[in-house]
Amino acid sequence: MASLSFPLPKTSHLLSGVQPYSHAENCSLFGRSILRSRRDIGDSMVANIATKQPLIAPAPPPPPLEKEEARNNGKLAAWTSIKQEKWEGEVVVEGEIPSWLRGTYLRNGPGLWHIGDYHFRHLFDGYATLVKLHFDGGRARAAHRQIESEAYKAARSRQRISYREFSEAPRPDNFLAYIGELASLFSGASLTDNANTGVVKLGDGRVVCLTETQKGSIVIDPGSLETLGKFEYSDPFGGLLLHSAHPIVTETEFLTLLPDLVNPGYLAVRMEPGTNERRVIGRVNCRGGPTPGWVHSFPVTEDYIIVPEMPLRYCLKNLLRSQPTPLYKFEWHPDSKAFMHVMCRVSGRLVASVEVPLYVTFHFINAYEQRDEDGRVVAIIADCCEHNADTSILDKLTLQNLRSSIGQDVLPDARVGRFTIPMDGRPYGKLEAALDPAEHGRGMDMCSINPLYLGKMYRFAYACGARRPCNFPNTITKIDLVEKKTENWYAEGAVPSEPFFVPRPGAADEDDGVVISLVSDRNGEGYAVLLDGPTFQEIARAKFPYGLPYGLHGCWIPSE
Ligand SMILES: CC(=O)/C=C/C=C(C)/C=C/C1=C(C)CCCC1(C)C
Ligand SMILES: CC(/C=C/C=O)=C\C=C\C=O
Ligand SMILES: [Fe+2]
Repeated sequence: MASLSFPLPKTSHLLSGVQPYSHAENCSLFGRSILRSRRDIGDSMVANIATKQPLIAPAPPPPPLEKEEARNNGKLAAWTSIKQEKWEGEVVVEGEIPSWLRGTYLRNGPGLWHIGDYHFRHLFDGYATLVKLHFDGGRARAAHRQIESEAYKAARSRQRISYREFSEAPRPDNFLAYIGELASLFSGASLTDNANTGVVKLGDGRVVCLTETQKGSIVIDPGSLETLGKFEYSDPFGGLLLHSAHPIVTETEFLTLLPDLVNPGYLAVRMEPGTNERRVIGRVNCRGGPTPGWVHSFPVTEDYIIVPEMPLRYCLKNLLRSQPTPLYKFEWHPDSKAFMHVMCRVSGRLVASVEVPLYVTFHFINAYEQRDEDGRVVAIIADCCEHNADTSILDKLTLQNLRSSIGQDVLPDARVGRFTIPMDGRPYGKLEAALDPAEHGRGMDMCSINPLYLGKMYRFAYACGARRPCNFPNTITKIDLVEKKTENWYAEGAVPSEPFFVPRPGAADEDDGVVISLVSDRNGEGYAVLLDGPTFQEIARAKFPYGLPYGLHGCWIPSE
């Protein structure tokens, strides 16, 4: 893989002033020409001298990217690691960026999937790469930078993984080390802080990158993208180790769910701007299963927090394994059933808890209250990207699959799953497709809405849909949940990331704004695409001078 050369020098005419960064210490991760080979490093770095056992799990069979390079002329940027620690420069804009769009779009994601010659297996394992686009006066400046988590720094200096990532774990050398690993797992010491999933701006202006481990909450400078340090929670809930990767963040609060793996349940907590202390709103005990369901995200309405209890549950046994299992750190428990709980945001009281059909989701889209003519709440509507209760999507996100099945129609079906949760004490809720899934090519995920409609009745969602055949969502799709229709942006072979909606200041209509998505192109290139909210036509493209690896979630920081 490292034989790919970094494209910057060829396109240096695109750069204004700021030159590509390279750093002797960091170079070891990026590029074989300057990479110390295993032989150079010496056996002591890669093997236990006494046992001659490798300290890291053996690399997966054959280096997948090299195979893929041959098939794809080495060009698709999406599943190819970023090649430099950081870069910053002006990007060439085609089309017109609206003059009202003033601010910074940040996107986080797992952009580096190898350490030396060791290749990660799963998309979610990669070390975090932050990408930034700053818009002002119709121009755009871009940057990217690796987040300096402890996990990444240790991997960089030791040339092997040292913390438990999503699917990978350092392999203990011997039985004693294994016992130590167990202890450090329970204390959280061995869990990763690789904050590769999302990035949020708190009400007090601090910008925090997140993953599902609480220790992986890292404060960054949105200007320089520099890692400022760990976000230290000053409350006692760190012992629960995990949290939702997607807190609900507004100008006035930060809400999240903490799964309790020991006494199966969830704590709903709230943190105010300017503090690091989360306070308990309430607790929900699980109704099924040995452990809580995976809670990657959750929705809220104006008055309620919706706590999902998915039958895809954390698995303590799998947490201890160093080799990936079919469902990684999770287990599918259809017999444990699926539930949706509704908690009052103010009192923390559980006001509804219903059994629902089995489901699998990473991402809730939005939720709102349905009222009768007297204003009483009769039901909660909660929408999500639902994978037809099929867990196979997790394994479809291995890098080997993503790299080797390009063009094949192997993306499992998904839909906009709409829960209806009755609020009158009835025990069952409904789950149905909110629109015909054929409208979005029977695949969809990575959603956003107009943030001003958070928790309120809404009409439009933006997501990546599917134009088949495909192995990964490949369209940017505007979903009209009232007309039950979609509009799509598509570029052959390109992989767009989460479409992020920025409302136009002062707008009256829900879709009045722009949608930003960073695209990893089949020609090895990367660009940001801007779509006009109402017409969904492309209005501008800002081209990076290098390919962008796929990324996950973003946020918007308006200019003062
Ligand atoms: C990127 C994404 O969508 C999900 C990332 C999830 C991660 C990194 C989860 C990590 C975990 C551990 C490091 C150990 C504990 C379990 C689990 C939450 C899966
Ligand atoms: C990339 C992804 C989930 C990311 C989590 O943050 C899901 C993709 C699903 C494909 O349909
Ligand atoms: Fe996510």
